[in-house]
Amino acid sequence: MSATLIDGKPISAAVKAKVAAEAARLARDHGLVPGLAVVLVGEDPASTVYVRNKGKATIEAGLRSFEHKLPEHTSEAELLALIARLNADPTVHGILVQLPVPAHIDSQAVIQAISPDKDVDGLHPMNSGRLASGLAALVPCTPLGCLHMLKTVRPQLAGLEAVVVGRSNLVGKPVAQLLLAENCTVTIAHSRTRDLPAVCRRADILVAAVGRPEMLRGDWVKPGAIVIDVGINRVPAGEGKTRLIGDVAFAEAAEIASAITPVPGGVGLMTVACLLANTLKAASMQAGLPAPQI
Ligand SMILES: Nc1nc2c(c(=O)[nH]1)N[C@@H](CN(C=O)c1ccc(C(=O)N[C@@H](CCC(=O)O)C(=O)O)cc1)CN2
Repeated sequence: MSATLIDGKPISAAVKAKVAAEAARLARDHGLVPGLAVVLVGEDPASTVYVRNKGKATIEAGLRSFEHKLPEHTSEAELLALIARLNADPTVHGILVQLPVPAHIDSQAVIQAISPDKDVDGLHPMNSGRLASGLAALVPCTPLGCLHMLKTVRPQLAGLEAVVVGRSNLVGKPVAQLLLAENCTVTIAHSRTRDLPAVCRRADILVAAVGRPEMLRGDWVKPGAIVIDVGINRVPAGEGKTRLIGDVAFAEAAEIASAITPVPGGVGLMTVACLLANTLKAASMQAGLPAPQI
């Protein structure tokens, strides 16, 4: 491997440490303890782990954690009623509903029920619209993490050609907006893109967020490119075991790229760290205080 490894462990640890220091300052100077409510509907094993990790990280950073675990058969009306209560609760500054929600619940209705000021996932149309308009917004956590990791190896991104493979509201679209705001030339590619390998080969920055194991091959990578792999795919590893792999064929791409994120241990770790930073930002804004720079 010739590429620099963009290791999520120390980078996410540094973000969490800054959040903890800012949280201590907020408590000391303003008597404010940011609170994060995480709502899980059902018992999806991966979601259960993510929610547990979010609660643990929230407490470790000195923030207040509220976990709401609802049964799979919870109706949309019951979930919306809980969100209305959390919107009105002054001790709750951030609200996140773990995705995906069960099929009988309309995820857009849920996202749009969350007060935009408390939308620490940055998914409410008010926040996505503000991001697209270049206004201050709560920005989705994984895209924030991608940008943070990129900047550890390349602080100035202006003028670079960026290709984002994937167009989800959670990752593809917001990461493209963040790169555009950094003055990159941005292409969003997707399943209908013609000659995807050739489009990827144009990229100085290649962001993979398609959810398909090792779909992006080494020969899709421009020599010297920076590769950010957002994919988290659980695949069989023999003897009934599973392992996590990304959307990029790591060993191949690492021979061609100048820097690359691993899976696991890359962008995924930044998602939780940036969620804490967003909660701190939301609490500060709700209290009329300047948003801390993390
Ligand atoms: N409301 C939301 N739902 C979901 C989001 C989100 O940002 N908001 N993102 C994903 C899941 N996710 C957070 O919720 C998440 C995914 C992965 C990780 C992570 O730490 N990954 C580790 C590996 C963990 C493992 O062993 O499974 C890594 O990449 O090293 C954290 C959070 C979908 N839902």
